[in-house]
Amino acid sequence: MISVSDALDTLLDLVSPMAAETVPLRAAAGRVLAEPVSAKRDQPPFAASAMDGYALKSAEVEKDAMFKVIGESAAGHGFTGRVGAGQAVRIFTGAPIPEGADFVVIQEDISRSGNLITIANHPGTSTNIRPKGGDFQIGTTIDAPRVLGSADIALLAAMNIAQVPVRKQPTVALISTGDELVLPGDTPGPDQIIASNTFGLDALLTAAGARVRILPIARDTESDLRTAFELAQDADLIVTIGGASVGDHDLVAGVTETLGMSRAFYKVAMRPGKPLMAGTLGQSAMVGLPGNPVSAMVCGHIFILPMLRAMLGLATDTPALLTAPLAHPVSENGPRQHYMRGRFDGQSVHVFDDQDSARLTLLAEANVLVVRPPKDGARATGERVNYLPI
Ligand SMILES: Nc1nc2c(c(=O)[nH]1)N[C@H]1C(S)=C(S)[C@@H](COP(=O)(O)OP(=O)(O)OC[C@H]3O[C@@H](n4cnc5c(N)ncnc54)[C@H](O)[C@@H]3O)O[C@H]1N2
Ligand code: MOO
Repeated sequence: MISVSDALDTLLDLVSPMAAETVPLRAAAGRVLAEPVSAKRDQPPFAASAMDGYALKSAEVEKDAMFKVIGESAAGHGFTGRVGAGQAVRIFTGAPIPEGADFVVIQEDISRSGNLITIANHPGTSTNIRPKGGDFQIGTTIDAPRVLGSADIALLAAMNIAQVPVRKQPTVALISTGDELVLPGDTPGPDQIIASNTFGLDALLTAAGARVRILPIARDTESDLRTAFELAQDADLIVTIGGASVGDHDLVAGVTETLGMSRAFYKVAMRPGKPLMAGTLGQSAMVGLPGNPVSAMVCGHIFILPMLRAMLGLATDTPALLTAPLAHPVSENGPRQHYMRGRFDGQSVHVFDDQDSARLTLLAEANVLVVRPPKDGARATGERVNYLPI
């Protein structure tokens, strides 16, 4: 059995960053920017009014001063003339500041009669002008890699970048194995259960940027499993679920061997997740997850998500674990690194009594995995433990 950190290093070596592709702006949301992009224009492209009011000369601003309104500057339609002494231009938010003006008095501070305005209240010191290029300028760069969120998409749009270079999405083929499994919505026989891991992993990996293909459930025969692997062969990453252990119907190791998999490791000193296997099969990286639902999901968090990050060209440094005091004592840990479901309530962390790796209800209730190193001693209430938010 290898350690979790050795397993992770090995898994990261099995994958490499995907090539870049160019996609239309709207399709770039949630994708990873593959190379830095630079603004093609200044924003705003001209000094612009931040308020609705009157543009005039700051030197003339004082209470009771009067001005003649000589024109209008609206967003999209600037005033082409020049503001002289004693003159003002009616202006609206987003409109270009006319030449000669360097101050906008908001309309609430003005009284108007025909073409004459008077500053009725002291307008304060803010000019109410956004300078040209005040948000960004030609050449302002968005650095890569970066997962593009909604604010980034708005910024790219403002920069007039309509085509965005992003990493291709890794394709992940999910193969569930087992005679006992049927799909959600189907009618299970008396000895059957619903395939759940497949859908949990699909949600986890899709949210992390993968393009997931769920293959038909492979029954517990070598030929069925072989067919599933054939269907999966063009995937960047093949993930099997179940059939990884030592039972008579656990066929993944045997079948992948006959298909020529170069195996990187089998079994990791962790709990849950011990019977994890990995290697390369043809052009694809392959990970065989244990079938127990919690084991499969925990391995998804600990191993598959970092692999996806590597494929997307994102940093793969192990995120620093958070720490919190225990709400109650916990007993000594065994020889495997234990990922224990628990709940952090903002003050302390409660580790659930029952850590059965078949219990999805407890995974859904958990918001943390408390990480206990191998042979970690018994811990008292208030002692700080490491945890990973999930
Ligand atoms: N004698 C031993 N028995 C077991 C060992 C061991 O070391 N010696 N390891 C145990 C551990 S730890 C795990 S984890 C499981 C892993 O077993 P497999 O990967 O072979 O998984 P299966 O036997 O196929 O299934 C286990 C369990 O999970 C259910 N399952 C499988 N796939 C799905 C799915 N897609 N959705 C929902 N549930 C699924 C399956 O019905 C079984 O109940 O082995 C232990 N045994
Ligand atoms: O280690 Mo297995 O993955 O608990 O249930």
